[in-house]
Order: sequence, then C-alpha cells, then structure tokens
Amino acid sequence: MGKFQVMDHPLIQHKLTMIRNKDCGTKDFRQIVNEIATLMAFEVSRDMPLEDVDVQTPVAVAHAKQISGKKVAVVPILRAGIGMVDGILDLIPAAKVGHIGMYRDEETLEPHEYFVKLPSDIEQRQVFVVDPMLATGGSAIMAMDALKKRGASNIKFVCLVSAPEGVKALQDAHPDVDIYTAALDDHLNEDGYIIPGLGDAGDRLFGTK
Ligand SMILES: O=P(O)(O)OC[C@H]1O[C@H](OP(=O)(O)OP(=O)(O)O)[C@H](O)[C@@H]1O
Ligand SMILES: O=c1cc[nH]c(=O)[nH]1
Ligand SMILES: [Mg+2]
Repeated sequence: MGKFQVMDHPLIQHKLTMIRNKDCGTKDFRQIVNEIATLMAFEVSRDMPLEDVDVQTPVAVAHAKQISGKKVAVVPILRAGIGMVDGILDLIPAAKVGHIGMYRDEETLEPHEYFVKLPSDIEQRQVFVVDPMLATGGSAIMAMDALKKRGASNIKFVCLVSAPEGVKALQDAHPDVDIYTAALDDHLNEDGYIIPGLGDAGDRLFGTK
C-alpha cells in the first residue's frame, strides 16, 4: 500500500484555514492555494534521488549532491488542479506539465474525462498529480487510469482536502500511488461535497460562481 500522509505543518494548516473561510475571495484563494502547493512540494519531493557531484567553490572542491535520475511531471486535474501548478513549479522549475481534463457529473458524481495531454516521456518521469479536492475519488482514480494507460508508473497524488471515502477508493484502485493531503476531513454530504471542506475549489479559484 502506498503512503498516506496528512501534512500537518503549522504553515500549511494556517493557510488551509484561511482558504476554508467562505469570505476568502478569489485573489487570496488563488494565491494561498499556490503557497500551500509549494509547501507540500517540499515534502512530496523528499525522496527524489541524489547523485554525487564535485563542484568548484571559490576556495576548494566540494563533494556535493545534485538531483539525478527521474525527472518530474506535474499533472493537474482540470480545472481546479491548475491552481496548484505554479506553486509546485516554484520549487521544481524544470518539471514538465501535463493536463488531464475531468469534470464530475453533478447528479451522478461520476467523473468524465475530456482532455489528456502529457509529456511524451511520461513513463520515465516521477508524476505529481495535483487536485485540491479528493471527494469520492472518482476523478483521481480515472486520472491514474489515464496516466497508467500511457505508461506512467511512478505517481504521487497531492491534494489539499480529502474525504475518507475518496482516500479509501483511491487506495483500493491504485495501491501503488502515494497520497499527500493537507487535511483529512470528516465525510461527504449527499451532494458529494467534502464536509467541512472548502466548497467548490474550481469555482473559488476561477470566480465562476
Ligand atoms: O473525488 P471526486 O468525487 O471525483 O471529486 C473531486 C473532483 O471534483 C472537483 O472538480 P470538478 O468536477 O468540480 O471540476 P472543476 O475542477 O472543473 O470545477 C475537484 O477539483 C476534483 O477534480
Ligand atoms: O467538496 C468538494 C468536492 C468536490 N469538488 C470540490 O471542489 N469540492
Ligand atoms: Mg468544480
């Protein structure tokens, strides 16, 4: 079973509280989502492989380290995942970015895939799939299916708020995928919203409702 980690760093928790507030407007919401993504990227990238390298400092040769091996692809699940991309790229600027378009039918809660565009060497990359919300898990599961179908095998899922139902569903469907979340909330309501959650992440990021 992959790792499941609630990232309870005080800065992450504080910023998450700010965006849960219904009075947090679009501009602040967008900025803080990116800030949390940056903080989460620090931990999510912890096991990136290092290799030895000698570097000439102004006074001597340092036997130092640099990141080696697998390159990174950041893959947001549209729309809301886009809100986390820049925050991750702040730490890993050389990452390539793929996109998976997915919307949840508001009645059935079933996910529907409408767009997939990935780096051509996705199978060689460490993939960070980002989406602020893991509710029923349907969208994340379908995104993992889409990635694996195209050869990706080294995948981590990074979200801000998750529901127990979605965590279980994603772990059952893709036990190899590590899950990082800033909060594990209580439950889903009858409309499939995370309680207490933060509402509709896409609408709050883009000001569409
Ligand atoms: O775990 P699930 O039950 O699948 O729900 C989570 C999904 O719902 C939201 O997207 P939405 O469908 O609202 O699309 P949007 O990002 O375009 O608003 C959210 O960003 C996730 O992708
Ligand atoms: O609470 C939820 C559930 C799914 N998608 C959201 O944006 N919010
Ligand atoms: Mg939405």
